[in-house]
Amino acid sequence: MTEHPSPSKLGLTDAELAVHPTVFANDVLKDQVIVVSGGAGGIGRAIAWLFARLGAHVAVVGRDGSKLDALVAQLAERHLKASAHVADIREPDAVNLLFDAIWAAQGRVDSLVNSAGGQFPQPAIDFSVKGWNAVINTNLNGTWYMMQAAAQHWRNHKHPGSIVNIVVVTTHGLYGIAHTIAARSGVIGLSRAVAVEWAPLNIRVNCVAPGAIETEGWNVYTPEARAAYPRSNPMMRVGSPWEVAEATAFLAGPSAKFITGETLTVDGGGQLWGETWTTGKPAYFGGDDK
Ligand SMILES: CCCCCCC/C=C/C(=O)SCCNC(=O)CCNC(=O)[C@H](O)C(C)(C)COP(=O)(O)OP(=O)(O)OC[C@H]1O[C@@H](n2cnc3c(N)ncnc32)[C@H](O)[C@@H]1OP(=O)(O)O
Ligand SMILES: NC(=O)C1=CN([C@@H]2O[C@H](COP(=O)(O)OP(=O)(O)OC[C@H]3O[C@@H](n4cnc5c(N)ncnc54)[C@H](OP(=O)(O)O)[C@@H]3O)[C@@H](O)[C@H]2O)C=CC1
Repeated sequence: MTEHPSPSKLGLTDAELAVHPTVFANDVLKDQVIVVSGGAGGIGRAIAWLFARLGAHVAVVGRDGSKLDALVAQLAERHLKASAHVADIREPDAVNLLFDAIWAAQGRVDSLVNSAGGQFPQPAIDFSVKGWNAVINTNLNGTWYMMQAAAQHWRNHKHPGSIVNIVVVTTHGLYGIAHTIAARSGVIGLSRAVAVEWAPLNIRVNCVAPGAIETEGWNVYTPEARAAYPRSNPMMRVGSPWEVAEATAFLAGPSAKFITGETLTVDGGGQLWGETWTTGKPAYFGGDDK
């Protein structure tokens, strides 16, 4: 994967997340257990911090155990509850074992947040089969394996649950990321379908669609593309992972107990006005790129 590291840090540090003001009351998620895939990434990390600060035990999931362990250590330093779980969401057997392990250790799971995901910017006409499959497997299949395993465990334990899938805004052509638009449209459709099927099991399923949210994940975009992201919405700024975390807490927790099958867009109004060019603005559209 091509990386374009930023000379300055992208997103929020653990020290900032530990003290960031929140609109939520302390202990609103007291004693709950929340599984966060991609929990050591930019948005997932903010979700982990917020949910832990609200009283939950957060089980953070990813492929890189050292990143997860470092996050859990930071949370533990502030007397917040968390555990690290290495799993590739693209492996259904590993995903089932993950939920077995969390249920065995914690005795319950209340919510699942699927924040693991990503893509690379490339014109769709040039996608390789391997690149296409990498994005579909991660964002659609991996998310589904997590959703299904969570629901099966809730059904077996006769326990209510809620799922929040972090997706992408799919309502307009986000140039250069057609593979992810395909995968995330699938996740949104799937979420609406199982919101109905799983309502009898007392399981709610919702999505959060972020706009341009500054995180380390942005290293896959060029500095020029990143510099233009504030123009993707009428607020003329990028979003913070904390803003996505608070939207996620709203949907995951009791504040949204009558909401299911919904997608909450957190993009500063980008669906109404703005331009997003992940691979540069082509001359055809008035830009410099040939
Ligand atoms: C209004 C909204 C504005 C929004 C703007 C931005 C929108 C979204 C932003 C974000 O989501 S940022 C945060 C998300 N994080 C990431 O995207 C992280 C970076 N991405 C990835 O890690 C990958 O894309 C992945 C698919 C998630 C990784 O999967 P995997 O580890 O299996 O992939 P790789 O082994 O790296 O690659 C597999 C395969 O894919 C092709 N490929 C990968 N990178 C590129 C690239 N830069 N260009 C072209 N093709 C690429 C390639 O075929 C790879 O195979 P090999 O060639 O390496 O054999
Ligand atoms: N930042 C943004 O502007 C936007 C982000 N989004 C979406 O929000 C979600 C979170 O984004 P963000 O936090 O910025 O991205 P990051 O790249 O910072 O974090 C993504 C995390 O997903 C984990 N991950 C990726 N693949 C797998 C896998 N196969 N199995 C397990 N874990 C995996 C990675 O952890 P590890 O390497 O340890 O596996 C990584 O920590 C993503 O789906 C992203 O596409 C949507 C719109 C905009």
